Amino acid sequence: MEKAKEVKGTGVDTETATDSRQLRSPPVIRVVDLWKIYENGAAGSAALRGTSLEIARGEVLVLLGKSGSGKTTLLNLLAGLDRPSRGTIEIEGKNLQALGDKGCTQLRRTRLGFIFQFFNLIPTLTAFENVYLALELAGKPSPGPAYEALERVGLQGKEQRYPGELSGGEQQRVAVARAIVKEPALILADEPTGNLDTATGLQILELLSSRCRESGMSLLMVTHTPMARRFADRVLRMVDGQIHPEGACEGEAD
Ligand SMILES: Nc1ncnc2c1ncn2[C@@H]1O[C@H](COP(=O)(O)OP(=O)(O)OP(=O)(O)O)[C@@H](O)[C@H]1O
Repeated sequence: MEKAKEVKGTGVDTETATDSRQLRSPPVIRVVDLWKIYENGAAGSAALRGTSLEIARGEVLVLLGKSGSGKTTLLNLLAGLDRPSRGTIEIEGKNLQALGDKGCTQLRRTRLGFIFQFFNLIPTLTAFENVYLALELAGKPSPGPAYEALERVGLQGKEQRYPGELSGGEQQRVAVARAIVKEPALILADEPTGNLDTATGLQILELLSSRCRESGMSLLMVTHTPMARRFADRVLRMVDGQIHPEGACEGEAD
């Protein structure tokens, strides 16, 4: 990327930003010099090695990288599920480390959405109840938005089905509805198409990226799926615990 095209301090490419408001508002997430050294890991090896990243409001970001490069470690730290060895994470200007466990849980329930490879729906709850639970945990218990979110992902008429009565693609649609219903600042998606066939995976990527853009939610999606690039504002690559713009890592492939 030519320097002139990048707005200083945002990491946002002016040619690909979907909305000029992205360039003015403060970043949804700011990560500075993040390190993670697992205590039980191999001596001298770090899973993250000085990673820095900013994500603008409404930006759709795809993070590619070989197995073991540190992608899941990064997502876990951003979600507040694990603590970095060094460095800072700010979500909407709030320093995650300063929040403590209770504060992190609250932030996770209200400002973050999650989508996983294996959907992670609660099997004993219906599609509606899975989505409603997210609202309840976010402190906004109201059935209307849960029904609306299911409709927006194309599941009207299937609200009372249990996950076991839905196809893989439909289960991932429920997971998308569950993530978007509380209108979080940021959705973290870990291999959201990893358990779906190509056509269904494409539909989910289209759905997820369009819902995020529509509602101004940011999306950080870790994937091995090259087709995810076409839905991204920015594509990054994790190499040995460091993030680089795609194209800066000659010879790297998944
Ligand atoms: N709990 C842990 N304890 C010790 N080492 C770990 C732990 N979790 C991950 N690692 C190590 O940290 C490095 C990064 O792992 P991570 O799971 O973040 O990679 P990844 O890019 O998400 O891989 P994949 O694409 O296979 O999921 C690897 O060397 C891994 O073995």
